[in-house]
Amino acid sequence: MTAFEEFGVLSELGKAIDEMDWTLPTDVQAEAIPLILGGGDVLMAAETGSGKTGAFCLPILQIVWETLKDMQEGKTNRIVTTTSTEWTMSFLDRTDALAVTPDGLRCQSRDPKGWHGCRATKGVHSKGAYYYEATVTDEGLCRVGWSTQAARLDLGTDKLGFGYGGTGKKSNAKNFDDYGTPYRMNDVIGCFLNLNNGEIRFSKNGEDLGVAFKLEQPRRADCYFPAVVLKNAEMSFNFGKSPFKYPPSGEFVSLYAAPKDSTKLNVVACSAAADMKPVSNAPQAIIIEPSRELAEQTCNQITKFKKYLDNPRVRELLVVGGVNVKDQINQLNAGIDIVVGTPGRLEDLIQGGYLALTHCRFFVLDEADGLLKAGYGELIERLHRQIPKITSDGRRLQMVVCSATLHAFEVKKMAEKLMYFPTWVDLKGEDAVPETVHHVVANVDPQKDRSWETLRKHVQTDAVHSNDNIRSCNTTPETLSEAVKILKGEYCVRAIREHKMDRAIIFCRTKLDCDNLERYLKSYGNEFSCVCLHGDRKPAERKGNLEKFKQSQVKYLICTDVAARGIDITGLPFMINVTLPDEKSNYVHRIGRVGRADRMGLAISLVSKVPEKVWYHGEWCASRGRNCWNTNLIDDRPKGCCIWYNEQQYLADIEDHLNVTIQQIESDMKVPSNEFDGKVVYGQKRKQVGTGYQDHVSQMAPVVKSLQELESRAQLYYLKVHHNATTVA
Ligand SMILES: Nc1ncnc2c1ncn2[C@@H]1O[C@H](COP(=O)(O)OP(=O)(O)OP(=O)(O)O)[C@@H](O)[C@H]1O
Repeated sequence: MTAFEEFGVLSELGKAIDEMDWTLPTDVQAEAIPLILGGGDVLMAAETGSGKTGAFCLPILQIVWETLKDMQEGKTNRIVTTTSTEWTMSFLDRTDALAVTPDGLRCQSRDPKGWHGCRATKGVHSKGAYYYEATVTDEGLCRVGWSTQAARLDLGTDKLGFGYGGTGKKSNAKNFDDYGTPYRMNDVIGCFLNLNNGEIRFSKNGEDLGVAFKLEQPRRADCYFPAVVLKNAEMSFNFGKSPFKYPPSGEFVSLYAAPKDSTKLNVVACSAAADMKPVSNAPQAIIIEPSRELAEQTCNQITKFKKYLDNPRVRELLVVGGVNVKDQINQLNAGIDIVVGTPGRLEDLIQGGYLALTHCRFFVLDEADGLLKAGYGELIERLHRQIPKITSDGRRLQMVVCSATLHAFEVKKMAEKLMYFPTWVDLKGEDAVPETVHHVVANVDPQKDRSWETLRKHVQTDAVHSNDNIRSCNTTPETLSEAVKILKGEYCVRAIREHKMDRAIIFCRTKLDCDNLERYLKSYGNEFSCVCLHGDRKPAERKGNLEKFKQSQVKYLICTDVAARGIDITGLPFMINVTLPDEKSNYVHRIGRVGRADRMGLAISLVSKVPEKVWYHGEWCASRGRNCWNTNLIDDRPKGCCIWYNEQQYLADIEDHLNVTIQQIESDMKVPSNEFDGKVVYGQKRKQVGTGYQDHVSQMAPVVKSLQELESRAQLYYLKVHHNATTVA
């Protein structure tokens, strides 16, 4: 049995994991896998490179496969058979935190903070007068009554729901008016609906409380369902199958006695029942990733994991932009179980009706804070709203949210809104840099280092200062800013040479900076072979370039923040930040491209001592930066496309956020001797260094022996005292 199997992972998955040389689960995997297998919502905040992808892909793959197996073996669910014929509370038309007993006649919600509701499997319409009873079976807050199919499950908070609450109030459209008397444990509430005259009334323990609501004429044609909403409470129901405690008089009959032509099925219950059969374009899991590259990487990981999962096969699909949508639609129609994609294309396919959410039971947001910061919050909520909260086989929709930097206000707000009692798997309690990442800062000070004045060959700059009077002898902010750009190109080359970097990922701030650096490095010929990855490159080129770098066909990958998150390159030893990101969490993600899976990595950030003027094309820039030469500042009139970038401030923010002082190195790029130096080879696993003592065992032996003697004396003393005490007694 592999270590993963001990955590409940299927042996078929264990075998594939073993072949990938994953002998032990990482800490985050050990915590998260059982939680997800157990059905919980999970927020996973663990360092970069700690194996979060496996932590959610493995359990999801397992549950998806088990569900497919159940379907294949024809294991249908009891829930479905009861919904269409019996009068019960619905297992499907309810909010996720409300439980319904298997007979459908008792509802319970144990959430002390929120109201959770449910409707019956059938309703009545047209004519007739109907009655059912609801009994409070546990203390808490209850509201019971009638609502239409379109009403909110939170009974009484819209025009289509009519409730009577335990506090002695009737409620409709959020109007809570005094009615009857408060009710509590063991009280029996009679619910009357008279469609002949449009009256709704209630009784308490047989005592008629009078008319509560008079339905407006147009509302009388609606179909009404018994409905309840609970807050940390429990109620049982009798629709007339058993004798009533307080039988109604006059024209009222039990719901069981309602004529067939006056009853309707709850469409939520029956559509879900019909949905039990697999639908080809309705996956069980949707995983959202912030970039195409990351989506592809996650999808590939699923493909590797499922190698031995057979009969039935699990079908995964990558859904990203920039790829022919027709192929994706064809694959969806052919049948799909897990979809991994980027937000835009996913939503296009869903809104176009090509991808159905009816069977989705896992909704995963990888790099969740990045998705929210990129403005996808509303899209995520829109998708979440469309996914049924209870799956067709009666299980809850599970949400998994993860990132190395999950401690953002937006994430917490979203989790509160969309997730159900999520468990935090949070091994450090704050955004942290793995111990395997050695990160240092090299200051770029054009006032101290004047080499830029005499350089014959240097990197082409971004032309922000093309209209400024730049002269080597002056020290205007513009000249120093231009000097920083030139020096950064030099320092980048120096860092590569000093550390003999044969593989590195190099982050620049803009696409233009990437292109300029690529040209500069290539000007050295084979010494600095490199490729670029940024948003202006065509998808096929992006994919090809990343592959070339992964396969070590080129030494350097120059990229914008599009590659900051998640990209996993085995044993990558080095990374350089040509410019610090203004978003502090992106620093953690960028440097986290090295030091992954327990291998050591060095990250060098070039940080300007003086402000640097840089491009900043916002939505006001008509061309969004293409051939834009508006070097005015964004605060100028007319508004421009430049800002002064203060890297010293960003450095301070990052240090503050991480609560560390980042080690500084000189412009020679040498990393001073410290605990890292000499003991590690970047890109390789850290050697297990011992304590450094020679003959450690023999030195410790006498101490261990005397400890053993003391322990034995203590035990004998205890036995003696204990024996004496029991003899006296
Ligand atoms: N249990 C394990 N044993 C050995 N290697 C592992 C294990 N789990 C994951 N890895 C490897 O560790 C690397 C990092 O994993 P992964 O990409 O899932 O990290 P992550 O936590 O998602 O990082 P990021 O926050 O940067 O996205 C991958 O190369 C993966 O194959």
